[in-house]
Amino acid sequence: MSIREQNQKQHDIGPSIIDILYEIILTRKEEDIEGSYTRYLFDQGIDKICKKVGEESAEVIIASKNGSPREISCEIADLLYHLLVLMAERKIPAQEVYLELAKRLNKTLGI
Ligand SMILES: N=c1c2ncn([C@@H]3O[C@H](COP(=O)(O)OP(=O)(O)OP(=O)(O)O)[C@@H](O)[C@H]3O)c2ncn1[C@@H]1O[C@H](COP(=O)(O)O)[C@@H](O)[C@H]1O
Repeated sequence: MSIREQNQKQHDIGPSIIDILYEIILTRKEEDIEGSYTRYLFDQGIDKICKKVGEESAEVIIASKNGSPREISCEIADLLYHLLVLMAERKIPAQEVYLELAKRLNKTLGI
């Protein structure tokens, strides 16, 4: 099955999962929830969050060269999560990133 067909099949758990996860991350920023890893990252601050983004990026690269598709997907999920924590820490609305992607897409489509 092609990646496009797999995406179509799994449409129910599509990009909206990013919005849901981002909402949870924003909630963690406001509330002190015991045992929350997200909260731990916010408490540690921007340097720690940037370090995690760097580490997770490196893990995506390593998995991409040697790992199975499943391992690569897991590392990408880790990276996306940490990028969302970074966005929340720097107060970047998800819409701003979507808008930037849409602008670029529009250029490609000639809109
Ligand atoms: N998607 C994630 C997610 N992806 C990765 N991680 C955590 O990221 C960490 C990365 O693992 P590492 O081994 O690199 O780091 P570590 O050694 O555990 O920690 P460090 O000391 O290096 O910071 C793991 O502890 C993972 O649990 C995540 N933690 C939380 N989420 C989501 O965030 C939601 C809120 O989570 P909590 O804040 O924990 O309630 C959860 O429901 C999940 O949906």
